[in-house]
Amino acid sequence: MAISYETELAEGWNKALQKAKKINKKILFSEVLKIAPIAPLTFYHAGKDMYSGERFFWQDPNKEITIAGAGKIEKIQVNPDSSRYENMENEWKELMQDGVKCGILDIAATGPLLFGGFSFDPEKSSSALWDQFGDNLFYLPKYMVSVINGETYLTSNVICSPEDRVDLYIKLLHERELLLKENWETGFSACPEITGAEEVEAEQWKRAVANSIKEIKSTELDKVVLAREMRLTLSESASSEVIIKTLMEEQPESFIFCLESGSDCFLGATPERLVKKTGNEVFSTCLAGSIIRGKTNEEDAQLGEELLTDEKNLLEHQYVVSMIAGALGSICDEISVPEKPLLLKMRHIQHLYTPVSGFGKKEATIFKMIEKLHPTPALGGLPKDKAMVIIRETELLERGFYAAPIGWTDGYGNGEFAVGIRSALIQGKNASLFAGCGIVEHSNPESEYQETMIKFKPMLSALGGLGNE
Ligand SMILES: C=C(O[C@@H]1C=C(C(=O)O)C=C[C@H]1O)C(=O)O
Ligand SMILES: [Mg+2]
Repeated sequence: MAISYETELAEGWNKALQKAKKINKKILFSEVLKIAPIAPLTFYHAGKDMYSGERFFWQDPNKEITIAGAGKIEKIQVNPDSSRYENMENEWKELMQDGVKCGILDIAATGPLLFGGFSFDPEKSSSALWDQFGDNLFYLPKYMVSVINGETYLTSNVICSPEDRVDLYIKLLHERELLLKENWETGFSACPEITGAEEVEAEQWKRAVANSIKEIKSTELDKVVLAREMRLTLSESASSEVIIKTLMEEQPESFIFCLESGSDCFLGATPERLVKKTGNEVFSTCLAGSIIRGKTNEEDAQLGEELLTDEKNLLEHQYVVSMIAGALGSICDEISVPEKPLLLKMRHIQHLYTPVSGFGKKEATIFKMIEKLHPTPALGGLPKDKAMVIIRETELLERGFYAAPIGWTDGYGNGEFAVGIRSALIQGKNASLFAGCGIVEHSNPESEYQETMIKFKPMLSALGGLGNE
């Protein structure tokens, strides 16, 4: 595809170079174009040769925003401590300071954008499993395709140095033309086979659940979410684009996310929004309480009805609603919380679901909201600090980015973060799948174990491990 608007780009680029020279400092130059439709996944795939290890992908369940990034011009990682959200926000502001933009402005999820995530718990010492990700990791992409309400945009970002020359601009034009030329259908390959599956210490996990139930009965602990890992071996290295494609087909009600880092890739299909900010409108999702899908419509409706009236699941859910309502209430002027949960149904599972919305106060940035919300009792527990200690001490896995905020924020202050559940860390021929459950007073270790089995299914299926289930 030929790129038009070259004159505008050249003018914008010149303006940025002049500014960089004038203030004698590197600055960010960003251009946004409206382009002919290209599927973001095709674009993601096109970046494989040049930008493997530094790509990302995102799609929300309403398909309002799909983004794919290829190449990074900046990678931001801050210290793993309780100030990590604030520090990340400050780094982001600094990066955008004095920046020059050209082309189309004011469209959410276009222009300079940060994509990435935080680990579940900055206090958990990190093992080798997550060493490519660290405690937090965000990219400012070099090239990004965003499909926003059906319109396709291409963002190109460059850091301009006072000493740069115009040849760089020619290189940029050439590179992005290559990325947009891609026709992926021809290069489609199937998923490798699963040759081994190991449930890491399943019996010990059940014992930990039993211990937590006792603790809930005898102390002020109300809820704790305990997770476990399934380790798969694959016949060949899995390619993230094929997994993403399958997740998009099989899990259309979920957020599809993928973040590459070096040779590793964290991806999944999560139904759980942590927070979305559009202007000053704020949305969050309370999701907790689970049951399987029925084989017939009738059985499915019956199971849904059972979930909506089951006291154990309603309590598990209510803890999340109270906490999220409180946290958002402290940073929003008005919030609206439905009285009763609804059902959210995915291919393998149905959940209790309460959407919460509000209007953020002026100072409530998306990073502040993440800080207030994470971890909700859907992934941590209640009271939060006590649950975190139990998770840290008893879980046999390192959660890393699992169950933690993953998403994007743009230069206009919009953004959306989901929690990275129904997810896997892919490392060449190895994949670690994660699943957890909210443990409350009336939990039963065996049924919670079965619940984690269902929660492994979206990723197992995307990796070809479930047949047609
Ligand atoms: C922790 C997970 O899911 C969470 C736990 C749920 C539950 O216990 O009912 C439901 C939705 C999620 O908030 C997971 O999928 O790994
Ligand atoms: Mg549950």
